[in-house]
Amino acid sequence: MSILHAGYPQSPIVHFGRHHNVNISQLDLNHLGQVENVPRQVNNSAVGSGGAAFHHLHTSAAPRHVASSEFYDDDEATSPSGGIEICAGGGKMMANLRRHRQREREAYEDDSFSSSDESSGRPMPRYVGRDTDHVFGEFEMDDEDVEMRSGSGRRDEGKCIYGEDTDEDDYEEEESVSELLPLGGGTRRVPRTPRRKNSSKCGFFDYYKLTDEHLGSGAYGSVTTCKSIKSGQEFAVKIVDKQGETHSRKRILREVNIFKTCKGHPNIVQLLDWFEDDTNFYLVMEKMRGGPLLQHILQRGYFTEEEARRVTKDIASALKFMHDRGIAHRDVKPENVLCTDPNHVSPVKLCDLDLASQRRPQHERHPLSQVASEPDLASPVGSAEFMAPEVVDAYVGDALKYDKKCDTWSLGVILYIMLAGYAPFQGQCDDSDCGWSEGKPCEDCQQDLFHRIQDGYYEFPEEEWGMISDEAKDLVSKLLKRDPIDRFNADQILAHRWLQQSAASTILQTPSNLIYRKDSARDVQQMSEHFNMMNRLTDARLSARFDKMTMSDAASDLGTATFHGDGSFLSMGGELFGTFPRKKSVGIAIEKSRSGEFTPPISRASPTTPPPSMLDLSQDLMDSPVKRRSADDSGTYSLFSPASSNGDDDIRSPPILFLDMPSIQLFGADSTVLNSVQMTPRHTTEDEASLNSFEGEQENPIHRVETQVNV
Ligand SMILES: Nc1ncnc2c1ncn2[C@@H]1O[C@H](COP(=O)(O)OP(=O)(O)OP(=O)(O)O)[C@@H](O)[C@H]1O
Repeated sequence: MSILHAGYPQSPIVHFGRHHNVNISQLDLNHLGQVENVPRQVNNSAVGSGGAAFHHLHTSAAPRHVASSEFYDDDEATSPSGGIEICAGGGKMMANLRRHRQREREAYEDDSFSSSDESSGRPMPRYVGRDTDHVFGEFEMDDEDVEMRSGSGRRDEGKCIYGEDTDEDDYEEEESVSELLPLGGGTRRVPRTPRRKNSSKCGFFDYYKLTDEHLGSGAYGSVTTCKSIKSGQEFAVKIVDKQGETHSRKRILREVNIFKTCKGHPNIVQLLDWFEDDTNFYLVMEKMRGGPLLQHILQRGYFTEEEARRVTKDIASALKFMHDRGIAHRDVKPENVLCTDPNHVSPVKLCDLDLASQRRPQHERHPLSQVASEPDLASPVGSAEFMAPEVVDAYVGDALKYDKKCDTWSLGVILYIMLAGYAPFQGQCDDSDCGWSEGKPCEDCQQDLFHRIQDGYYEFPEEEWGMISDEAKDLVSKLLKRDPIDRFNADQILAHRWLQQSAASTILQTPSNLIYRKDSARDVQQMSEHFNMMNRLTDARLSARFDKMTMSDAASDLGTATFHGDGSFLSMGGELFGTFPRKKSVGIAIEKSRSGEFTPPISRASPTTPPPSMLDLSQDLMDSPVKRRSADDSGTYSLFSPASSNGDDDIRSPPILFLDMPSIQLFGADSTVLNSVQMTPRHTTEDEASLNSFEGEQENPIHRVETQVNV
């Protein structure tokens, strides 16, 4: 047996607790997650005496705004574990938040999660609720960044009146939150019961107006110029449509969090503000007026080795900064390198931190973190052309984790392209009309590309490289090392002799090659964009289904999820999601996973890779009681489900998926069904003990399903 097939339909739904939505009309970046770290003495009094749930603050860097969070949920209930009780006025909600975060920290620190209740052998999930608080919890507050707007409940522009519809009866005096929020001492009045209301009244449009200058778009949203209403200053705003399939609060929060960590670095685009309303997220950033790197080079039509050196130094400096903080960017590519000035290629800054991953120290890592909360560096993400060999390895099931050096590989690819005008590794199939170079998907080209990356073979053709200094070529070769151990890290790059002093002012052929070569990096750029887009859409669509579906939905919508034994394709609900780049890859991944050698990656890089849900699924199967059972191990097993992860499409709790599978089919290498495991959920109960262990939190009950497994 080499592969698993999981079927979803025709089982009763297991209710995973109430879902919680948090509506944050505005969140100040410095405000996020600072709630536990802010000193009492910060002088502020922005909240009106009426007890409004809004606060003002700003920093010297940019307009800062009120952060308000108003809870509502579909079931008229709110849950501290379900959301972000950051700025809603304090008191009870903040206390809930603290309790929740404390629980969450404990859950992360407690290794017992997956190891289970020893007496029963049952998995005992300790992580419940959403990951957003955890994300917020990463923030640190700089006191000097916090400056109060004055006024009693009114925004200084006078447009937004905080607490205008507050009702005294709805509030109660609570503990001081001055220790929690940088918003003034004294007692806050907080909503006794969070109410549904439109929280967009102090939204993005109260502070900015959009212009019609479109700056770019990605898989998640479009980036447009906006202007501060107050100062007229221009910024870039990434608008992510919440209605779209790509919406994920968790991802946005993670990106915001990484931005925050990278605050102040001159070569990383700075996030200045962010908002959420009923329809969109708004990430307000400094505007990079010089545009994406290759576009800039193309438009100028002129590029020198010295300029390439400066750009390289800027990127390396950004990477060093991130890597030193345990963050890998994971999507370093020319479109994510933006030029500050329209007239000069450097300085450049890295943008698009939404794939960045911050690795926790080992002792803080939770066993489920890879599947349930934050992505790990073992999750291959990024654009195909810029993937390091070890990423490709992980992608096709051949290798273990990769680390931050995937970024320095990508920098090597960018450097190569900057110097030559084409990419070092290119995929090519026999069909010249396959459309790959125009950005269309081509399985064979992609396979070829992956093979080339894995082989690590590239050349310095004399025509373009003859004029380039040996030092520059040497740095390229130090970066395009197949083995990450041999590859330069950011420190080594910065210390390399090519970066230590001015390079030659040799005029490079890069602009003309970018324009004229059929397989140019320009095409590569389009192609990688396409793949990224496709894959993220696929991810989001799948994940959204998992998040929102009921079992009856699953029966009608999901149909069958299929892993074919030869790794040739998988599908859900009759939709083809792509082919694996290599035969047997999934089978290999699962086999290695069984033996503990390999964790199936969460893959987001290409439509030709299993969507993460599916790979998580395989992980789930590996972790499930069933996998540890041999064919004659029919019996009843108890599975526990943590609460649903409504809205956060990166959270996938194995038992949920597992419970949703009434049958598992085991495939042979030729895709024939070897065996079929029937799983029949017998009944669902709330597990009181588990509930109690979560301090009586009622909104996210743990469910237990006793499942009959017949093999
Ligand atoms: N601060 C900025 N200033 C100017 N242009 C920007 C800025 N941020 C992003 N852009 C432009 O918008 C494009 C898309 O932005 P970004 O990569 O952040 O979006 P995304 O949806 O996360 O994209 P991806 O699909 O690559 O993840 C960028 O490639 C760039 O051209």
